[in-house]
Amino acid sequence: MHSVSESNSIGGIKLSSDSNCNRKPKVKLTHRKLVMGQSPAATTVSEPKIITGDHGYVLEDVPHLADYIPDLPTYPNPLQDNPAYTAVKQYFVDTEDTIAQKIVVHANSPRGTHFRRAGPRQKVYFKSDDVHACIVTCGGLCPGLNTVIREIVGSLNDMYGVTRIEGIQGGYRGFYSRNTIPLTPKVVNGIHKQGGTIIGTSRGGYDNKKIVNSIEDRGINQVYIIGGDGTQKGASSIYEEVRRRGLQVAVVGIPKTIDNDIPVIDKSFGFDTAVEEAQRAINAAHVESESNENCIGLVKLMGRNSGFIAMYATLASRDVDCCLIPESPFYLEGPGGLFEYIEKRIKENGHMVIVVAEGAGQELVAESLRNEDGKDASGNKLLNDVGLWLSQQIKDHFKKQTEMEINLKYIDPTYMIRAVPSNASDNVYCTLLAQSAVHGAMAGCTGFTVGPVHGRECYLPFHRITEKQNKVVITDRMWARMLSSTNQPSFLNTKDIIESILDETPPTQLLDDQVAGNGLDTKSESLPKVALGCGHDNEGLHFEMTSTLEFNSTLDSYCLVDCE
Ligand SMILES: Nc1ncnc2c1ncn2[C@@H]1O[C@H](COP(=O)(O)OP(=O)(O)OP(=O)(O)O)[C@@H](O)[C@H]1O
Ligand SMILES: O=P(O)(O)OC[C@H]1O[C@](O)(CO)[C@@H](O)[C@@H]1O
Ligand SMILES: [Mg+2]
Repeated sequence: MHSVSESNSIGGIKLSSDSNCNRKPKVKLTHRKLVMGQSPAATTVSEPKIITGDHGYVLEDVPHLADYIPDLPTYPNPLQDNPAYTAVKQYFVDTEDTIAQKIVVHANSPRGTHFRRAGPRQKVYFKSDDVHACIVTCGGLCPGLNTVIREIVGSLNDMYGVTRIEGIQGGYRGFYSRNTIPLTPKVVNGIHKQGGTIIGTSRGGYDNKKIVNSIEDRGINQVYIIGGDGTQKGASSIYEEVRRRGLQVAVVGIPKTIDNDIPVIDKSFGFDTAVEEAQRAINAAHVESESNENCIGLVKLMGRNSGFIAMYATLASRDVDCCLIPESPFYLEGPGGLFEYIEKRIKENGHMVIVVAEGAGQELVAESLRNEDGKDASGNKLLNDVGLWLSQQIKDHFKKQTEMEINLKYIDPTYMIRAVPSNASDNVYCTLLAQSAVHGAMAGCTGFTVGPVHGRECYLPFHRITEKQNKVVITDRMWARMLSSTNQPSFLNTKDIIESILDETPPTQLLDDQVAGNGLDTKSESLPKVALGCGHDNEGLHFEMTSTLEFNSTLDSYCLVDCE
């Protein structure tokens, strides 16, 4: 646990002065190293900052430059003189403000895990003239990258009067292999209306030592790193190396993923835009399938390990008859399989629309194609094209096994969706992310990423967003809503259900005293009913299956009982 030095309280708990970003100025420093003897042990990963309080209150705080550099001076926040903010009643965030990770609680629930609320602090740890910031974008494209770049530059410049901001070109490798691009408000003015990233991106090329050498050599003291899970892992290691060297450099991550697979935060930027853009492809598939006899419109959407785009695009469209995602295994042949459902749907309606996420059914594809496992430059598994494969399987099946002649139109809009500029709501979201990131860095916070938790911007320690991936929980209500909107078979069997329940943490059952990892309460002998899925019987009547999950202490495992 983090030690408590100067007292300050938060929710009745004593906090260290490091946490409140309000230290008294003592020595003037801009970019300094630790003096000999003060250097922390050269460990690869620093200790998480956990602060506990009454009634099970836990604050998972983010690191601060003052944690490892003593006697850092502070300055009044220049925002206090900014005419735009003078009318705001309480513009600076109260240092006691924290945000609860879980908001569904019971009367006797412990207060649980909290994160530090993002926003401007009264004192800052950088003098505006001394700031030398850089921005880098890594990983795949995502709508909103340019908006985040624009808003970081805007926030640094307009709010804090920072003028030295550079773009690192082409992702992580750009730190040590390319020249930088000066980023001024003029340069970034209209870029939020363009897709892509004006500074370029890449996979691979991560070299921790070379990157930190470049940061040090260039005299950079604020690093804004925009990217997905891989990027944030890299950012975390950059922070560790910066800390090990004792540099006064704030390392800030801004989570980016079109797949929405970053945990803890409400959603990632670009996701709304992707869902909206996916509607155009689904509409096209619907128009094609409606206008042609026995026609199937098949649309492939992105989603390597998480099927959020497919699920939300399906829910939004209402024209989709079947949505296949990585989290929900499916099968083709036999009763309850995809072919049977397609046949039924075509007989009923004369057409159908299928949405498949790129990571769905990968085991099936690999089995039939017997491909070697490939990896991209970042080490991500290369996927087989499930869309093409599924198109072929459907065509073959109907040609060989049935009297029915079908017509299949395959649409792959994946890169088109990723390349568009962000929509209005994502633009606002990107603005909040960028402003929060800048406020955090100016306040001396480091080794953190930003994002909304229950609608409030928070500072999150890197490990909280890199330790697991956000996935669609197929035993959750959202997936059930999706199933009931398409009427597709759930393709589930009891084993899948139990495995999924034990793997995932159903949000409504999430309380802090439960077993880590599966959300099940070992103290409770029985749990509420769980939905096993729904479907249609031979007469077309809708049915739902539920069961009670009980802990069997003899078997030391959970069992489904009273299946209805
Ligand atoms: N574990 C890791 N440690 C350090 N760097 C990493 C790690 N994983 C990935 N990286 C680096 O982060 C960058 C981006 O990683 P990656 O290509 O996996 O994209 P991502 O950030 O996960 O985004 P996307 O959502 O597009 O997959 C690459 O330069 C890669 O080398
Ligand atoms: O072809 P690329 O650029 O490696 O990107 C593809 C991957 O990027 C993502 O869009 C994530 O950024 C995945 O959905 C997809 O699998
Ligand atoms: Mg990734």
